[in-house]
Amino acid sequence: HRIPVPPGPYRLPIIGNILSVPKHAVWKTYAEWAQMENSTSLLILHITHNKFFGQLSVVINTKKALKELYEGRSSVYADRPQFMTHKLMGWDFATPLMPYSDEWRIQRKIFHQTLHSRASPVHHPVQLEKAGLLMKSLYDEPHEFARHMRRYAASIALLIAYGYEIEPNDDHLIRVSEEALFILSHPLTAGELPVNAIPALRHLPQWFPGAGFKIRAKRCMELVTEKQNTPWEYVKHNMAKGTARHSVASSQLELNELRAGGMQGENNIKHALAVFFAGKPNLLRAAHRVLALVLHLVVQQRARLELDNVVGRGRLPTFEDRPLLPYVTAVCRETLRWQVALPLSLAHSPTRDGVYAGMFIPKGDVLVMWALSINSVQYPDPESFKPERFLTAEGILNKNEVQIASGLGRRNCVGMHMANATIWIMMASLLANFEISKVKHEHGNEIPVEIAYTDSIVRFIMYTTHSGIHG
Ligand code: HEM
Repeated sequence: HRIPVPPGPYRLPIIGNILSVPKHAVWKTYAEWAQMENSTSLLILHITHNKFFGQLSVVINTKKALKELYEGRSSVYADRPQFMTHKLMGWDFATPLMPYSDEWRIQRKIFHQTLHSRASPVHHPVQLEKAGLLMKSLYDEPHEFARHMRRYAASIALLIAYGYEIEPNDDHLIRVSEEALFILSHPLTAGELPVNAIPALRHLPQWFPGAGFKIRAKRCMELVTEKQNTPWEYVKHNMAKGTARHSVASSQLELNELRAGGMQGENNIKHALAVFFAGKPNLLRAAHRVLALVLHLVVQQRARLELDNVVGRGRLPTFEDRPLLPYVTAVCRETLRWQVALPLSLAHSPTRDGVYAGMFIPKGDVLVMWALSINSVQYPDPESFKPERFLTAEGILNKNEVQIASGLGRRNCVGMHMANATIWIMMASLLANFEISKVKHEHGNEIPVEIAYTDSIVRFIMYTTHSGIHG
């Protein structure tokens, strides 16, 4: 009782300080609060404290604190808070949302075996091939850039995970997967919060006032099941026929047979792969990167100059060029930071009471997150798009690898090497081939690009219909 909890806005009885938490771009407000309270010494904010109206949330606001808690005390901070809504939506199998458990360890190992830093270059040929196809599609249909970008990321994930080639036009699986992630990452409504506090409320009929979330949850469950089963059955069917392409699924299934892992082993592979494909294409969604480019012509020019010097005009960039293209890599890092896909990352939950910097952090359903990508101490003038942040004065890449975008400690992102390579080759190819500019009216005036983001945990870009980008 004598140790203070982290400071935060004034808390009312019962509802805590939920009224101070804005409906939109909540991470921006967290970052502002931290600055008001002097973020260099103050590290954590206590946001709400009532399970009914939102959990107790602690926001880590410096990289030092993040490292000390997530890496230094990694065994305490490796758990995730559990929500009944995830279960009802069918997402509770997913590695990123699982409790810190034996099942999580098995799934994490499956990811690690195929995606760790030395294993990840095995996938470069697929990434290179798909980047080449993307360039061709953009050349043929530049106005369809958003669709082509989305297909690019999904085609890589599906080919690597299942040896599955997506349909030439609109692939049903991509739509299923995107909708399932959209529902999951949408903010909880007032009706949904109580079911996390009192799980028995899940038995209420869906017509009951406040129980409407059950309709959304049921729809999500159907999508998640389809997303898991369809590509899985495709691999199993092709393996039985002896026509399966080499993929993570086929090699893991072979390993499972050798180890006599049985159905349980198969289920673990199936679940891990569903995450591989599920959310990740969305995180990779390249529309963020195009947005950055269209709004920053000077960045495009500088990158093109570097590419012209290193790659020339006669071929497409390859991964061998990567060490010689630091500015292009800096552009990729800045796109990860500037419009971060998971601004508050995924929540962690401490398994033990603890004290940090003289402040008490209780164990249990506490959400520990961070809002660091727009922290002005770490990234001065955070709203500006400046790839130079990641370069030394000599133009060499500095050591800041935007770890904040992928997390630290035992629950950090296992797909980051693959994600970085997918983004890098797309960005280098795009910059080498295209000048990306705004579409013009018939009278020659540029049409402004109006873009909004959803306020979900994973941010989705929404384009207005009259916007356009011309390649
Ligand atoms: C730009 C792309 C990506 C970003 C920004 C990103 C970001 C993140 C973040 C912030 C976390 C949570 C870290 C934490 O809790 O400390 C995470 C976890 C995870 N990511 Fe990624 N990710 C990306 C791509 C991928 C890809 C391509 C894959 C797989 C193919 C992947 C697989 C995972 C998994 C399995 C976890 C859960 C780890 C765990 O809970 O043990 N990610 N990612």
